[in-house]
Amino acid sequence: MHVDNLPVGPLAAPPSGDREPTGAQPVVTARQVTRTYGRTRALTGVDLEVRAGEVLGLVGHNGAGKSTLMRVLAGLEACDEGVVTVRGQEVPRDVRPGAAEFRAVRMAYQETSLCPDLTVAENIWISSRRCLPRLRWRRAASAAVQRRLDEMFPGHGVVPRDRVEALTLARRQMVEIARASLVDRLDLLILDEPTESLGPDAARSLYDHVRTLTARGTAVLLISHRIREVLSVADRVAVMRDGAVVADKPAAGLSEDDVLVLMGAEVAAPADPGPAPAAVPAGDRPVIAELRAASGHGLHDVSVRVGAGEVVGLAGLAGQGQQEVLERLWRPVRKDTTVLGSRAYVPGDRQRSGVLPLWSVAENLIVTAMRGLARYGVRRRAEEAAAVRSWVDRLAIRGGADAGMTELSGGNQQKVIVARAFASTADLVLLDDPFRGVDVHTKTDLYSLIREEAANGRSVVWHSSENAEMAHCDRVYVLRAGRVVAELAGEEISEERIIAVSFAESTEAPQ
Ligand SMILES: Nc1ncnc2c1ncn2[C@@H]1O[C@H](COP(=O)(O)OP(=O)(O)OP(=O)(O)O)[C@@H](O)[C@H]1O
Repeated sequence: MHVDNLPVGPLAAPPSGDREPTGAQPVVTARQVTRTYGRTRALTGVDLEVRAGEVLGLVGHNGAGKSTLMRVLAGLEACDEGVVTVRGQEVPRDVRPGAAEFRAVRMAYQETSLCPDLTVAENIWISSRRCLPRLRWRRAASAAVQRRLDEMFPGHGVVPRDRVEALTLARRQMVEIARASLVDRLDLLILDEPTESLGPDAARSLYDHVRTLTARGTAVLLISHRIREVLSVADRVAVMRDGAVVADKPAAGLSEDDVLVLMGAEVAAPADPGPAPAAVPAGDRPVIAELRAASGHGLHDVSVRVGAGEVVGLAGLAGQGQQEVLERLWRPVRKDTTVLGSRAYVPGDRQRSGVLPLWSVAENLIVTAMRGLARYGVRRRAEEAAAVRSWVDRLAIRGGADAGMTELSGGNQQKVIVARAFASTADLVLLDDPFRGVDVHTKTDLYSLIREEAANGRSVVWHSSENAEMAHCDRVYVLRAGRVVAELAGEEISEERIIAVSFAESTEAPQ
């Protein structure tokens, strides 16, 4: 069956005679599955069943083994022990990636799997060529991805001939998800943290589409650290801890706290932002960074001021100029920007500009602090090692200091990049949505870390796509279409207020 020949809607629907009866047949199962990498036991004996037509939510801390399990269930990696079955058939352990048994199991990855140098259509051809014609494949791939993106993410703004490299993170994520679902038969769609880089509208559209898929009998496995989101979408929730599934329950009747406790929380409400920071009047702080009436590159007359020891938030819908403000503060080359002191930057796109993939965790972590720790220009290895140890412990970076950076789970890589910025002596730390993919408990620790660092005099400018996080800031600028549309301080900062201001006078929701 060719993608090109299919009507817009049911591109990935199983042929009607081939549909799963509604009776929730298992599509994929894992029994006592183990997987070890060197000394790391990533999976320690997993039992899991994914049934036709359901959304199964999978939650667990960073490094719990979720992505590893997904790679095994999608046939991308063999397990060491245990049994995987697909549609009731046991799959031999030596099957190669992409084997026929797993063709109807597709995965949208947490770190997008797209080739940056190729266009969107070319990427689609690579991963979905089995259901595209060989002749005029470029046109067919373009049409297929365009249709799928239109269905999944109305107003997505992606053009099939765009090079992936030139797309925003959100758009790359959309293409990644569309890519995964472009196949002639889809029994199981695995979504690994699909909404971490998407705006709220795109996330809503995605979940609408998920419902359409499950109504046709496709199973969807959703991994996310956004527990509320999982509970609102999933029929069932499985909880992973230390490489095993420790709970598997219907989502109905579970609360966010229940799930956090199942994940191993010691406290029932770790997402509580804690007491609102004391709003020190902005005028009382010496200004260490300032943007004055900045225009150009998507900004219109934007003024932003950062005081010493202040945590300043940049909020609003995604892509409204927050990254441009951070960029100006990071590279203050224009006359409209003043920054006193040194800076550190946590980029939003860790794969593109955060992770040094050939280096170890220790090297990635210490690279910016190294100079400050050196004496007379000579590196002090013992001090560096002590600093690395303390950050690895403090942020519970699973994998340890000597691991290669790419051996870490996504959330643990993110923790290293955040630690890198705070381990430095920078006076101003710029954070671009820094906690993407980080589990709830670590996030809570990181919020405290930001407040502690500010109390010690460090300034932070923090863009977050999660409005609730802005409650940890002293002041928040809300941006819309490259303009500051509100400045909130102290008690005025609330999720509701930010949302109201973000949407006021505008119903547009750029991705
Ligand atoms: N290729 C690899 N080489 C070595 N260790 C690995 C590899 N892939 C995963 N691991 C280790 O296996 C464990 C589980 O990682 P996995 O990525 O499955 O976790 P996760 O639950 O998906 O985490 P996150 O929420 O951060 O994405 C981690 O300790 C990780 O460091």
